[in-house]
Amino acid sequence: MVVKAAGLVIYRKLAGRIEFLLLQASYPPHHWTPPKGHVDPGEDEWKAAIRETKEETNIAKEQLTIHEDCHETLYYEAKGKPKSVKYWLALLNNPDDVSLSHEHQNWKWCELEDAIKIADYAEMGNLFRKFAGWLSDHQ
Ligand SMILES: Nc1ncnc2c1ncn2[C@H]1C[C@H](O)[C@@H](COP(=O)(O)OP(=O)(O)OP(=O)(O)O)O1
Ligand SMILES: [Mg+2]
Repeated sequence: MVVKAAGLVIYRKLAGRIEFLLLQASYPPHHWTPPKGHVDPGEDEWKAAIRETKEETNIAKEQLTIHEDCHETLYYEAKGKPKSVKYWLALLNNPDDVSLSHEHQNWKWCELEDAIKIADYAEMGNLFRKFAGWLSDHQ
């Protein structure tokens, strides 16, 4: 059985530059990912992505423009089990402050190449490239 999770790749536009939000896990391996988490029973991935974003960053749906047409699912093994994570791309309308839950110890706004480096996992890097490409096609 695949463990399902979902999240939002949040970006902001500052002085014409696009920056993606990454959060650092407060537990090993202290990896960096966009806000995301497990889909609860009775919930779909869309709802889980929005709920987890609120829980992990305190950013609510109303502060975002979620690009419903821009999404991608990653598949990898986590704690010995196959996991899927569906991400949608979302603009933070105003670059408001982020406030973290106990699950994360740090956050960072990163331009594309920095985001790819910090996220580390190859498939996550490809996802950032795809989403950045989508953005340049939709400006
Ligand atoms: N894209 C990825 N590809 C491969 N491994 C990854 C990827 N992202 C994270 N991992 C690794 C890091 C951890 O060892 C493990 C679980 O991390 P992650 O999927 O972020 O779940 P999590 O349990 O830390 O948080 P969450 O509850 O938000 O899903 O998988
Ligand atoms: Mg999480």
